[in-house]
Amino acid sequence: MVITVLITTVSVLILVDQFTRGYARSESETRMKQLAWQMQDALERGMREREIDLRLLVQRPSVRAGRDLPRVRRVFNELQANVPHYAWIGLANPEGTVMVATNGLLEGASVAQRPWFQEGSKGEYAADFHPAVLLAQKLPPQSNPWRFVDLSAPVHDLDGHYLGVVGLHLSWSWARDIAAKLLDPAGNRYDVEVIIVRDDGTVILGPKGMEETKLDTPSVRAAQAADNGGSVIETGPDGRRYVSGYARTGVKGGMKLHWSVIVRQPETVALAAFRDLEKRVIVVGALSGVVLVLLAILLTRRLVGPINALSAALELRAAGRPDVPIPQINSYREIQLLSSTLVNMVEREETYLREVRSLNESLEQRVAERTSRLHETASALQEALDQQQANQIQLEESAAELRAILENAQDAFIAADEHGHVVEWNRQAELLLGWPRDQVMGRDMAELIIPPDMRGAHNRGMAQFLKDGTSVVINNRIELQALHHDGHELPIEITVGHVKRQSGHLFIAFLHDITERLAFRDQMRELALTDVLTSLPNRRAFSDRLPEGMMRARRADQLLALFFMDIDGFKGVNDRYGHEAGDELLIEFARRLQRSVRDVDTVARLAGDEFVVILENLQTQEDAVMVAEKILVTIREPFQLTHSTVNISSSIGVAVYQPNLDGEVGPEELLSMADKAMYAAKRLGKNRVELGRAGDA
Ligand SMILES: Nc1nc2c(ncn2[C@@H]2O[C@H](COP(=O)(O)OP(=O)(O)OP(=O)(O)O)[C@@H](O)[C@H]2O)c(=O)[nH]1
Repeated sequence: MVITVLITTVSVLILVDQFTRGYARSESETRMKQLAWQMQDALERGMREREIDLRLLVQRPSVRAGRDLPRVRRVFNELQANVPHYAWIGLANPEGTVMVATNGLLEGASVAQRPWFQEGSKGEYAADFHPAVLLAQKLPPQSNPWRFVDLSAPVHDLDGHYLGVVGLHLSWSWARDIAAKLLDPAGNRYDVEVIIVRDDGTVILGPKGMEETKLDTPSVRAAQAADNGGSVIETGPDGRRYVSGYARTGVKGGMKLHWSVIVRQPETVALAAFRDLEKRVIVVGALSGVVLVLLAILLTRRLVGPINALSAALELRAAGRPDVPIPQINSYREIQLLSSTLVNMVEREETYLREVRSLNESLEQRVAERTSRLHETASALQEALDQQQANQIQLEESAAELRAILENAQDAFIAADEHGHVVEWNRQAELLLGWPRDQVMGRDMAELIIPPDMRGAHNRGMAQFLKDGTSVVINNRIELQALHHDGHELPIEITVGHVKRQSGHLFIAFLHDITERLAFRDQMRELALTDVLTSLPNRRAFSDRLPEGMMRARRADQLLALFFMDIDGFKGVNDRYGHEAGDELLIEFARRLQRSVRDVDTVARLAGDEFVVILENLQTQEDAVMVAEKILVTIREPFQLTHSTVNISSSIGVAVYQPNLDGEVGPEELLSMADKAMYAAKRLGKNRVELGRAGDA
């Protein structure tokens, strides 16, 4: 509390000091600024009066008449008597010779080279502060050296002829008087100085020693630059700090000479009054501080004493002395309230502690019971957890084994959930279908591997199964076309299984490529229908093709002819040239037959030397007979075999199927008809064609 009082007192003192110092400074600046303005105003007013004097002078008829020089001199002397600051008034003729002047001074002398004369001949002119050696010698000596400001103007006689120049030499004591009057009211007790500076920086009025030296201070620069006056705090060339007010003459017109007017006061003097006040404030502040600190100490003792007694009692109790009573203090209301509250609190706490202690005892017993029960439950739980962990490990191992088996299975393995999304895809599936596992997981299986034209059927089948559990695919081995990653289709055999899980249906499929198997099957089928010796279709193939051809003939309403042929005397070839030559002949015979008919026609070997030919798209029976005759001619050509040349002939029985006439005739009947016709040909001498008739069948 004491420190707070001290800090507050010092802070207030600093604040008051700062405020007072600022106030004193700004007061002083205002004062200097006003004095500078007053000085500037007085100078401008004085100069204006001198200009009026000059104007009146050059208008005076006595001056303009010019002839009565003593009279003119009297006029000049009168003016000088009225304004003693005029050191000299004179009139120079156009050649620059002084014709008349106050007290006859310089009369007859030449002023032709003087600026006041040269400039004054052209119009009103003011020459700035300057010494005048010639005139100074003629004037009585004075404490300050003679310095002047000149005013001049041309004079014209009453007829308007140029008469010469009137010059006024104003002594600088004029400005000194103005400055002295300005500072006079205070008797200049405050070290205030007036400085006038010409535009070239020369001090033309100022303290002793400064005049006619150059001065370049912030206030001079500010006065030269500013239209209005102002004030600054600056360091003078003598190193002292000054409060300076400044103003400038001739800014608003009227006065021709521009001077910077500086009025300054040492800062120490300006702030002297403030220093006194500051001292007083510090003394009063310090005394108040001491009083306040004493008061604070007293108050603190009174406030803190009872609190200390209370806290000592509390500390003893906290250190294990519950017998120490809380004192009841009645010194002031707040502490009385605090101590009685503490007494109540301590009593309540003791009661509470007693209750807690007894509760604790019963609780401890219950906790012991519960703990032992908890131990039992925990060990049972631990056992169950161990068991579950063992099961889990077993399950994970089984899953890993299963995954390894599936991964290394010969077949591709794919599993999908009930939404058809892929959930398993083994290595073989990658190889078979070209999709890497990580690109298919979670994707629609149907889109990946089922060709677009079969997807509809697949989706319908799935929906059906999920609805009523029926399916033609599940648990059956079926052959399908599957879609490869690169877009081509491949035949596969697939076995689809289904597992009903808690998390939904799971469809599993094993599939493998059956391209080779199908090729083999086609080859077998082809072999079963082909005659091994001649590579012609065999009897089985023929028995398929004849009904097909008859059906086409019916549809197109065209004729079909069936030739039944047998090589005449084939047995003799075998006997004479050997079985191999017989085989060779059969092969060549077959080739000639094939070459004799069109591609759409069928040549087949039924057995031994028996061949059949099916001719389709015929117009007339005669066409058929013509083809048969042509074949006979071809056959009669000698056969060049490896070791011999053989000449043979053939007998052909022709049966023609005319759909519109023989609608009821079947393949067997047609064959039988041709067979019979062939035997007829044999009977009739072989090497000929015989046309069968419907009735012969
Ligand atoms: N080389 C050979 N001979 C066969 C083959 N199949 C049957 N033969 C023989 O062909 C002969 C058929 O004789 P046939 O048609 O009965 O007698 P053929 O001498 O032709 O008398 P015609 O038919 O009345 O002129 C038999 O001797 C069969 O053993 C065969 O694949 N190769």
